[in-house]
Amino acid sequence: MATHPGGLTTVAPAVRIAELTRSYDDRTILDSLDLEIRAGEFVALLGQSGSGKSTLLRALAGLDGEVAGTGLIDVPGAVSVVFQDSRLLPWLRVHDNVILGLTGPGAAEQGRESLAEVGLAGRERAWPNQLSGGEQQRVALARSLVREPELLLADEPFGALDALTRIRMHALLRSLCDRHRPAVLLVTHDVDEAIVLADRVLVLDGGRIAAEQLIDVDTPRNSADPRFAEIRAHLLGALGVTGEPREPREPRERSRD
Ligand SMILES: Nc1ncnc2c1ncn2[C@@H]1O[C@H](COP(=O)(O)OP(=O)(O)OP(=O)(O)O)[C@@H](O)[C@H]1O
Repeated sequence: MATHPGGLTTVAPAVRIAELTRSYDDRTILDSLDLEIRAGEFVALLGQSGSGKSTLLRALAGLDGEVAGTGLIDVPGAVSVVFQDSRLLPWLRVHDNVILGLTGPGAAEQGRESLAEVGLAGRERAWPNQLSGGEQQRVALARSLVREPELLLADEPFGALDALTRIRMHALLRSLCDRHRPAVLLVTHDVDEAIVLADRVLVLDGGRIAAEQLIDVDTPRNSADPRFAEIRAHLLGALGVTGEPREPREPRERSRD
């Protein structure tokens, strides 16, 4: 057991990254980065464009075999990934996309249950191109969670959706995560999305976790809540956008409220 900076008691982390470095050509993108995510914890990752968010996510997903780098990545369990586009196979029906690669006699039923969980009961035999963008992302979530991953990685999963669909998807993702309890790392550009969904928000800058914010806003989270607005201003400041100016700091120092 260990004590989290915010005072939470933690069990062994589901994810441990230590001194992770990744470079493209001579450019260092991730620079001796350290990060732990607890089992069942929902972490959102913000950072300016090009700061290396997707590079970190790909490293965790084991999808960066060609990239030069060093460091430790310890994820003991299964990992699932959801991207901005659903990446469904167009020649497979929705249900077959969900259970692709699953074995065992219960797979078909698990696939049906998983589709029902994301609100798509009855659409099992549809083809991906017969679904809306939001429905396709629901299938992608079903496909990820049917595997009961220890770690769910999500790279801008709602980035291509309209504002109303995004709000519905936020509620769906949060309820799915409350039920399945994977550790989550959500990459997003949307500060409000991060505050609505996450237990903790990180800001990636200079190749490291430059700021860390526990989200102590009452649920259901409302952007009109003064604490919500305070955290938003702090995160925007950490991103160098507006609000609080970024304070000069040593690269390894983290801001903690
Ligand atoms: N395959 C590659 N070859 C060379 N450089 C790359 C490659 N992939 C990414 N980069 C560079 O690494 C840096 C980090 O990219 P990455 O996609 O991780 O950033 P990001 O924070 O996810 O950006 P965005 O928010 O714009 O999606 C960028 O400068 C990018 O140009």
